[in-house]
Amino acid sequence: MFLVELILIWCVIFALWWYKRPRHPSPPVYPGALPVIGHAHQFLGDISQIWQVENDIYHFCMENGGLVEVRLGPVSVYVVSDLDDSLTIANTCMEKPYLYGFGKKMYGCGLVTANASTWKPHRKILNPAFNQQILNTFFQEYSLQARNLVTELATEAEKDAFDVVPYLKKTVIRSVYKTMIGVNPNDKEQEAILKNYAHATDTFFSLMLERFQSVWLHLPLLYNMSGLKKKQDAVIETLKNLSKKITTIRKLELKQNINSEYVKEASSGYKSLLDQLLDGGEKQVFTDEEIREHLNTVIGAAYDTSTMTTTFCLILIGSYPDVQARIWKELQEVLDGQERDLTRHDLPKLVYLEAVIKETLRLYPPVPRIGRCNDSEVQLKHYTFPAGTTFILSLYGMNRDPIWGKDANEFNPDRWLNPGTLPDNPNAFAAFSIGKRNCIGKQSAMMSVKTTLAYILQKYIVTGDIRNVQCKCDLIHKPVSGHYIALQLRT
Ligand code: HEM
Repeated sequence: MFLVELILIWCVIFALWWYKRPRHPSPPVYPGALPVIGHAHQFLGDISQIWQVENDIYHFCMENGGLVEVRLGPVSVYVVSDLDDSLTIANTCMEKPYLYGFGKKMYGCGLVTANASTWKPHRKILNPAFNQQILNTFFQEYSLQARNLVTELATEAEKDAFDVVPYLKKTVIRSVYKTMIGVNPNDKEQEAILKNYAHATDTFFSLMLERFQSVWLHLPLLYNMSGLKKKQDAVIETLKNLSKKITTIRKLELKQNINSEYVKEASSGYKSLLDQLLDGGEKQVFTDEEIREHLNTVIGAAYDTSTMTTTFCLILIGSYPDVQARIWKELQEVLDGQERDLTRHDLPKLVYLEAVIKETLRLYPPVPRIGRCNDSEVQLKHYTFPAGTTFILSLYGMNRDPIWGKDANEFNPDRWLNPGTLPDNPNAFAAFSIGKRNCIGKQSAMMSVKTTLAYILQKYIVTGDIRNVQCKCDLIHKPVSGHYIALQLRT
């Protein structure tokens, strides 16, 4: 009897403690969570439907203090768009959540998927490879590929709207391949490698998306038994063999001190990323495997992002004739009214074009969110999170934060022309991510996109209508394939 009373008293004390226990406040939960599965059911369907859900979550987050909870089955993830909390997370939670692990077998120690302890020293070594001096030597390549693109686009001029993405993809992969790997894609063998490489990269991305959508395949046990793994392994094998072939050829050339024709032709000081990493074999700091993982990562990170930025820019420019007229006027002023090739020194003078690219990236960031994880407790403005929390930083939401003003959702390139009208928080422009683990290739991306647009807009008048564009988002935010722009030759 005494024992029962003791248990009852203990239960009452426990219930009182449970009710009165100090609790951290918890963020609002995105509406529509069901018992057990949470919001998982909302992520079924095709990828344009999923983008609609994501978009709703980002807007809900912005309207509810910039931090909300989303439940994927039993796991809670926290979506963040508050600018201060985002920066705290970006700089203190340096690990990537398990979803990035889906690309680990392919990209390994590459910067996007590397663990924090590997990332730090590797990023330090790689930073100088992307400095302005090196990038200046890449301009010649961007310009050559843009000229080729303008010629190829002639077949579409004076016709109905067409899908510009395949043209841009080809241009981007060629310039990324040349500047990062340095071999000459005009060589027939290299051309074949390039084609296979681009195809395998596309396939790998779509297989990663398939795994993301098939929640049961997140479990390694089920994934390892699946047909998807077999397909993914085969693509990984292809990509690894291709990059092995490329590095072996280049290593041999460097050993024999043979500079390929292409490198001889290139502007003085030109050194591809691969050459910088191999460094003549004498001071090579990375293993061959690590070099391949870095190359594959950089190419994967540059490929779709640059293509989609240029695509959205063209659609927006085609939708706003006044914006296009101002770009044309600026081009005429900078090029002294001549139809001549651009030089590297012309680029900084294209101030309005740069404003248009930034405004496009603000409203249509190709990477609308990134993931982070913490390995120790993290204190944000209103909430504390234990180690092992998954955060999704909504770059999309940060780019449209109310700090941008009443017209945050409007396309207004002019806002970039006057520093006084820009938000005083630099993290409000997050298209290239924020904090220490931001995009290493942002300057090269801006340079290549600007060069490509300048060449196209010198030659063609673009028409489009952004209101007709339906978007989707796999790893990258993009228009659902379609015929969104038409070209007319300038006379
Ligand atoms: C407009 C085009 C681009 C956009 C919008 C973009 C955006 C981003 C974003 C948001 C991240 C953070 C990813 C994450 O944390 O999960 C990132 C990382 C990265 N980007 Fe870019 N990127 C672009 C072009 C490029 C280019 C051209 C290169 C290389 C030439 C590149 C190389 C990388 C690498 C290596 C990382 C990983 C950085 C690290 O973790 O240290 N990106 N990029």
